[in-house]
Amino acid sequence: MVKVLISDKMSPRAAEIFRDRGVEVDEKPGMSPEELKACIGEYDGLAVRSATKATADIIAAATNLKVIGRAGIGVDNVDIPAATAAGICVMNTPYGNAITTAEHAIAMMFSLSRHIPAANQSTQDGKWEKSKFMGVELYGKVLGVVGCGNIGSIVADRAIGLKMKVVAYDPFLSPERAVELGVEKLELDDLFARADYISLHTPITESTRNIINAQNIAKMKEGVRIINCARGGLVVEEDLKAALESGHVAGAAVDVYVKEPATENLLFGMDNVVTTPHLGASTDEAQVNVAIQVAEQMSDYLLLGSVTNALNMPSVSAEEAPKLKPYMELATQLGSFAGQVTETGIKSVRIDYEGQAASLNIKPLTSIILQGLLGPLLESVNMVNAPLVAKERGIDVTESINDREDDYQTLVRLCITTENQTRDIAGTLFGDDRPRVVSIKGINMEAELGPHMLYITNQDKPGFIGAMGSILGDAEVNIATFHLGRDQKKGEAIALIEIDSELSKNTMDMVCKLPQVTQVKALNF
Ligand SMILES: NC(=O)c1ccc[n+]([C@@H]2O[C@H](COP(=O)([O-])OP(=O)(O)OC[C@H]3O[C@@H](n4cnc5c(N)ncnc54)[C@H](O)[C@@H]3O)[C@@H](O)[C@H]2O)c1
Ligand SMILES: O=C(O)[C@H](O)COP(=O)(O)O
Repeated sequence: MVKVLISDKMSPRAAEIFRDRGVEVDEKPGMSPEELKACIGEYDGLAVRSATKATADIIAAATNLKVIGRAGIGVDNVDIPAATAAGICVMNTPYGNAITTAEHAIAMMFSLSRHIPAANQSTQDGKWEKSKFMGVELYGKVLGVVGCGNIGSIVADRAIGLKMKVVAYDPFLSPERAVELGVEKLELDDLFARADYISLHTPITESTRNIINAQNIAKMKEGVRIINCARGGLVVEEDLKAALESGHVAGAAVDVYVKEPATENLLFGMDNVVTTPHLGASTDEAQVNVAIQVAEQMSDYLLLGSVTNALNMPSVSAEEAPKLKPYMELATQLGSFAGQVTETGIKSVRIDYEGQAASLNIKPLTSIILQGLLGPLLESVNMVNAPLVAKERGIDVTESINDREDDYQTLVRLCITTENQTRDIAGTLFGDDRPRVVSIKGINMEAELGPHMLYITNQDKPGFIGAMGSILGDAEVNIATFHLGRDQKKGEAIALIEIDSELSKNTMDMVCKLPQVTQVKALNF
């Protein structure tokens, strides 16, 4: 039975869904990294929020793990390159908490403008400090949204509703989308120069890390207010503190920190700072959304092979998965065939999808072909890491699609170029959805591949079939199927023979010594 670990506090809906789908689930929030490392080897799936750090060290111990599901958006707590190299699919739930987080950013903007946390404390302390908490209006102010994706665009929408003027910096925001959202698209420095409020909504990347630093703060308006409900590392906390002290920044609202959990932080205790403990996604609604979504996505992946919201592999929808299934088998067989017969370094791979195959989601099929191809050389290769492994080995992979039906309604052709030669193999699906190999090295045949196959290249001369039959018969090896093809009369021929058991070394030597034979390979599928 497939087994999943939920290692962070998550809505009970996640565990319910796993169980309903027949997935065994353990819930162990709050484990230390050592405890996680000790038990992770038992699990096929790991469901996390932001507290669990799925580091390279943890991933190295996760010998059975197939998927890490993030019930939320940010995956900076997951070492994606390490997961990819280990063949583990990483998925998140990109929309489930977006409204909630946008609402938190708006709430923080109000709190900051009206000193609500401090005023609340003072009032409950019996001080009635009415004049101390003079605020500012949001009406008519300029909000600069940095990162106008799912959350940033909801923040912009809400702010427009509050009659703010919204400007946005996002290199990937198209002018059409900016118009649709009702925001003015600006360059970053222009946004800094014009915004009264700046709200951050980018992921943490090389280009966004430390984006709020002393140099950029100097470009901002005197009295600007900054809201960060995205990621701690976007802000250089020391520089923000200095600007808050000098008054250049009038206030900051901070939900996320460079170091979390932030039980202490240099911004704590400042009058003009409002803080929350990474609460952006913490509403009943958002937590139910992301819990349901992550459990469904992970179960679908583990049980059906469909892939949604993966960050390191192509998506396969639940609708596509059954359609792709027979092609997956064909792709595995073609890749594995080519991998087993290829003896020298592969330089390039070309995959042609023809006829009906051209209309499919080909990315996962290409990944499976590469997995089959590289599998005989590398034990740990799978559908997730196969494209990366190929790239790391300098193998040039190209795909082509052509929806014209030729001899077959649907065809997948794999062409491998090694240091010595170019070899191709093509396969199709017949009405029964069973894969057939229909051509090898341009020689036509029609063969179903079984668990034990002999692939023989020989000269098309009399006596070969009889001699083969005698050798296998004497060795008491039953022949299940025997397929032949040749390029021309007396030319190069190929035999694909399915046998019911493997050949001993001795029998193999006898086959190799047949005068017509140029090459023999025992293949396993
Ligand atoms: N505080 C919380 O609890 C909480 C909750 C949810 C999400 N988040 C964080 O919010 C952030 C945004 O989430 P989202 O769902 O909107 O993501 P998203 O991918 O939909 O949007 C991110 C946007 O940032 C833009 N971007 C990328 N690089 C940029 C750059 N250099 N400058 C400006 N823009 C850039 C992208 O083009 C994209 O439009 C993520 O970091 C996520 O982890 C925090
Ligand atoms: O990226 C996210 O989705 C948020 O940071 C939420 O994090 P959390 O699940 O730990 O609340």
